Amino acid sequence: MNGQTEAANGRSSSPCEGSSSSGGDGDGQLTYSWRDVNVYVTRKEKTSVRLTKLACRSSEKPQERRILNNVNGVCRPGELLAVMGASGAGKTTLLNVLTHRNNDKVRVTGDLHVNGRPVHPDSLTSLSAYVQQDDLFIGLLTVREQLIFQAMLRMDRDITLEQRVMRVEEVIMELGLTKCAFTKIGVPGRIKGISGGEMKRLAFACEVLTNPPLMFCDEPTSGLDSFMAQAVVGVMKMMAERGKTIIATIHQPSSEVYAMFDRVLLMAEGRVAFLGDADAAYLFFSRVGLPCPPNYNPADFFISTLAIQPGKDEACRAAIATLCDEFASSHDGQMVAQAIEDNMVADESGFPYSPLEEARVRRSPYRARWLTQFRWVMWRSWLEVTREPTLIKVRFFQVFLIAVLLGIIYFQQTPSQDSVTNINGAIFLLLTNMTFQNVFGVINTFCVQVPVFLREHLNGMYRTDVYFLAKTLAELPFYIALPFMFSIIAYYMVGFGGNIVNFFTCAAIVVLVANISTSFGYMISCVSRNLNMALALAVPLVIPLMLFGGFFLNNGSTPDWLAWVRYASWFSYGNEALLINQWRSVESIPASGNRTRFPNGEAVLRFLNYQDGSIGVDVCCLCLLLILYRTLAFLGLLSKTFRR
Ligand SMILES: Nc1ncnc2c1ncn2[C@@H]1O[C@H](COP(=O)(O)OP(=O)(O)OP(=O)(O)O)[C@@H](O)[C@H]1O
Repeated sequence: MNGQTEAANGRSSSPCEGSSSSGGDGDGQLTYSWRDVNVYVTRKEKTSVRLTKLACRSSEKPQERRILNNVNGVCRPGELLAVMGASGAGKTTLLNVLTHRNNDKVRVTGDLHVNGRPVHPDSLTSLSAYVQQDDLFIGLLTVREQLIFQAMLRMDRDITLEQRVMRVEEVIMELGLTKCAFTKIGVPGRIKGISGGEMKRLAFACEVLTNPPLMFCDEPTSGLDSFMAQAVVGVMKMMAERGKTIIATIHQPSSEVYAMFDRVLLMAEGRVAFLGDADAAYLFFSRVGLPCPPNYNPADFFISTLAIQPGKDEACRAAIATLCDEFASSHDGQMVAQAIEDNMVADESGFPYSPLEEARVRRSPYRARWLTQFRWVMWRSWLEVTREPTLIKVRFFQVFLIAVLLGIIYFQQTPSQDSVTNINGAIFLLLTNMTFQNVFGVINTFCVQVPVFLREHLNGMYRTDVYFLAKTLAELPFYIALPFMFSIIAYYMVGFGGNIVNFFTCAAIVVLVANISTSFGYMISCVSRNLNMALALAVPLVIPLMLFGGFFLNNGSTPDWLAWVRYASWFSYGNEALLINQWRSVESIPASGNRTRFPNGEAVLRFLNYQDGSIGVDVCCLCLLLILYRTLAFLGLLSKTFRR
């Protein structure tokens, strides 16, 4: 492998150095090359078709647009490669291709090779780290907790707990996070946390932690002051000097930061305008008649030269095309082509290729064992649930308030001909309230957490089943306590009567319904693209289930062709079970004047077509629905994790 610097062989006393921290082998040095990378997006273009002299019909025809155009490049161990260009030049798109991330909506062609072998996405995950432009965190954790969580799940199994904690402290110091180590990260609009700059450094710290042999950074310095930007690039430079391969997009580096880059890749209009040593870029631009003025920030000069100026679009595009062609045929361009060619052939005898091979053979991109993953994801999920005391109080207060309101409206119903409708109404309201409260509660919180899950999962931190199970278990105490509290207040205020067994049966059914609604909320969140879509889907999906629950439509008058909806409706089973629990043991209902419509509880059940029902069967069906909706939610989440 060329490009391996002296420093590349240097060792440090860091727990990650010299051990398999991220890539399976701390000594792993990787050359990454890409050739003829093209990215196409499909968009619908409106075209008007003339039908008659007067009439036109517009149709939408899908058109492909190329946003990366035969991009070539290479980055070797010990190099810090800065990808630069004006906004929209294609830097992020290139990084997404190189990391196999966020490519769902585009078509990608081209060859990607690591150490002479085609890149495999799982191997790449195992060997690399990617600092993405948008910072996604669970805002209730402190900076230190976030790093500990990352260290526990991303470092190799043979690294001890002490070494992990030591590495966390080291990274906190290196990136100037000591001051905010015990500050919560923050949730926009709810919890004031660390500053934007600190957030950026934290994102970087999470990736640096494992000391990966290959690192991608998308705008790691955006939002940082010049001192901190220099510090972050300094850490990248230090990592490169230890033999790591670092590829970073940088928007507007200062002259000092530019001087720290080993090599630069200048992009324009989705093409490569230059790739080579940072100093050689001056010479190339001078040679093509575009010398950088003295005392001018070279990065500013290159970016402004490669930008499309408003009003001069065509001229700029033509100049950029000429420049890119000149580079491709230049000496620097030929050197890049040769380096790529060299990296297309695996060097069996040369530098060991074990990290990639190991990752491929192992087939599992996860560093930690299943139980370790579960322990730490559970730890974080529990912190998430309990860290917001105000929110917990609000949730309890909300449940208390609605239960009391229901109790006041239906206060102390004594069995009579008139109270039958009231009691049945109160029972149905129990179910409706539990449903809407939980479906919307889950959607509002879970949809925001899904992007964090996806990023961490794709980083190879934990499996989907671990996340789903830990989340379910951490929240379970609340989804039992809240509906139970609701049942106690509503049951005794409304005066449903019966004995303690009736009460516990009612509470158990309400708890079950609350958990089915939660599962349904998870399912909607998992199949939706975002929060808005999930909220829009929830009402039209819940209402039919509610309509066939037996309150608005008599059980016996459901049209045959819609009968199946009842089988998927927890309202139906919950309502039947609660009504049987309520009326089964009522032996007589006092007459109202000389009107005796319902002489006893059996008559009420007969009227509602529930005379043949059984609580046991209903509870079993509710349990099956709980399993069904949880499983569908899990499958929905799993489908989100498949990458092309
Ligand atoms: N999925 C997509 N659909 C349509 N157009 C896209 C898509 N992804 C990227 N583009 C377009 O491709 C071009 C390059 O985008 P990209 O985000 O890679 O630019 P960039 O150089 O990273 O810009 P910035 O510095 O502003 O982040 C832009 O014109 C962008 O609008």
